[in-house]
Amino acid sequence: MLKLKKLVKTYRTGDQALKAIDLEVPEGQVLALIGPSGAGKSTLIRCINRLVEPTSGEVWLGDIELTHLKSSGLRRARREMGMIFQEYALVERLTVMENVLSGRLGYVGFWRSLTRRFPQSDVDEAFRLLDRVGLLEMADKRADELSGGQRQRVGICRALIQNPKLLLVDEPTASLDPKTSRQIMRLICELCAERGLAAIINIHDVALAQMFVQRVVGLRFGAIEFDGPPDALVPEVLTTIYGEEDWEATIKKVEDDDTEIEAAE
Ligand SMILES: Nc1ncnc2c1ncn2[C@@H]1O[C@H](COP(=O)(O)OP(=O)(O)OP(=O)(O)O)[C@@H](O)[C@H]1O
Repeated sequence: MLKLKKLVKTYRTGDQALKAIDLEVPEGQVLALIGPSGAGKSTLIRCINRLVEPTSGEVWLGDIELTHLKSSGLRRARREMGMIFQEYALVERLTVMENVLSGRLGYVGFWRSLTRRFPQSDVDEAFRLLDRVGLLEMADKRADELSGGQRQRVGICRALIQNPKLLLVDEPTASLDPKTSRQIMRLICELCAERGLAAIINIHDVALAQMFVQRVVGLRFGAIEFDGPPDALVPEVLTTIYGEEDWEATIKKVEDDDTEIEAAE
C-alpha cells in the first residue's frame, strides 16, 4: 500500500537525515518507528506526505508516486494520509467540532472552506467519531478547555474524518502522562483495526510500541537498523539501535509500571 524506494533527505545544512530508505507497509498494518533522537523518524514521516520535500527517491501510495505531484495532485493524495501530531495542532479558539471538521477542508470546495460550511454528512460523521472516542459531550467546548489526552482524541478524529488510507502519527504520546499515553496508543491501534487503516507511529517509548503494534522499525543515523516483530526487540537489538544501555533494567522497570497501571484501571 505504501512503498518507499531509496528515499533520501539531505537538509540544506548538510544533515543527511534519511539515507536511501526502502520500506513497504501493507494495507492495514500498524508500524512503530523507533530510534534515538535525530535518527530521522520525524523526517521520514514528513517526507511521506511531503511536509518535508525528499531530496531523492520515490514514495508510492497505492499506484501513485507522490514525490513529483504538483499542487492539486498533492492535495488529493494528502487526503489519503491523515496526520496526528505530538502537540495536537488544534486551533485553540475553535470548538472541538470545528477542529474535527477542519479535517474535511481537503474535500470541500474553496468557498465552503472559507466560510467553513460543511455538508450535514460531514457533521454527522464528526459526531460519530467524537462519540467513538468518548468526547461527544465536548463537541461545543473550545479546544483550549481540553486536557492533553482530550486534545489528542480531537486530533485523532480530525485525521480520521479525512477518511484516509494511512495514518502518519508523530510522537502522539510525548506530551502525555503514562496512563493517558497507553489509552491514546490503544485507541489509535483499535481505530486502525476497525477501519483497516495502516499507520506509521513515530514513538520514543519502546515499551509502549511493543505493547500495541505488529511491527517495529528501528532507525539509526537515517538508516533502518531493525525491522521485525515487537518481541524480537531484545536488549542486543536495542543496543544496535540506541547504543549501550542497561536494557534489562529499563524493560523490567517498564513492565513493573504497567502492572501497576493495569491494576489501577
Ligand atoms: N529543518 C531542518 N533543518 C536541518 N536539519 C534538520 C531539520 N530537521 C531535522 N534535521 C536534522 O535531521 C536529522 C533527523 O532529524 P529528525 O527530527 O527527523 O529526527 P528524529 O528521529 O525525529 O528526532 P527526535 O526523536 O528528536 O524528534 C537530525 O540530524 C536533525 O538535526
